Amino acid sequence: MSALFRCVDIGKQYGGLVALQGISLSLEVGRVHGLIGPNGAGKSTFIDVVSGRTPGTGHVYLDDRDITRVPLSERRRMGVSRSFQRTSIFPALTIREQLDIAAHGAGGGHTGELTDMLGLADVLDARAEEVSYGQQRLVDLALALVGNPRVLLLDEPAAGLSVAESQTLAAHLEEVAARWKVAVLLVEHDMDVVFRVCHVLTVLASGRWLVAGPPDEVRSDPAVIGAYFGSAA
Ligand SMILES: Nc1ncnc2c1ncn2[C@@H]1O[C@H](COP(=O)(O)OP(=O)(O)OP(=O)(O)O)[C@@H](O)[C@H]1O
Repeated sequence: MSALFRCVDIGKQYGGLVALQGISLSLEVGRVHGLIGPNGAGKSTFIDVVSGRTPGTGHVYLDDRDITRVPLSERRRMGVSRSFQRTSIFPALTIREQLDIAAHGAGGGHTGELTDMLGLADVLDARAEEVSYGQQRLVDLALALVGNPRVLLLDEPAAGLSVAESQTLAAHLEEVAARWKVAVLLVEHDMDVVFRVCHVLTVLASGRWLVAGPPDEVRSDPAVIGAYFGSAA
């Protein structure tokens, strides 16, 4: 399968701090690529750089087209979408209003099928602050999916969810990738979600590439165990 979204030699420095160095990975249609690593490994920074939110070094390709210099808003219209670690919804607006705003920013798109799939149809006219936190995170996912993106960059979508809510989210992610043919990058600390939905993992530690491969191989890699528990790597 050929890569839809390729990130090559991505780097980022904040003053004297090397937050990311030489990170490359590719996303394929219908597949979920997990990006994991301990706190401060550079995972959010990676999404910030490759989504166009933060300047960095390296190259980003969509369909083999170099989009490194394409601004964030234009990347969104080209089908590269992202979510944030903290919910980015507006508490006082209804969910329908927020989806309409997102649809405008994404260059249009129907939201009906999306809200049906995510089980949000019944709460469309509720203000975001009136629905549960789990539903708010699903609204975040819905906002990122408006306009049928081809590439979805998710920053800890399961953060703060209960076990049951995380399972619901994981099921939705599997469906989004498989049925909607989206290439997904998933940054996530919840390993139940990671190992359930990811086809391949890349592990970072202190801004460096540590290992990549199928989840079962990565799980037992001594360098990964060391990075998480501090005994090696
Ligand atoms: N705006 C910034 N200015 C300065 N340093 C930053 C900034 N954003 C991130 N960093 C630093 O860059 C490094 C990588 O941070 P980043 O948030 O990307 O890690 P992360 O892997 O997403 O961590 P977490 O799992 O805790 O969310 C950290 O040392 C962090 O303190």
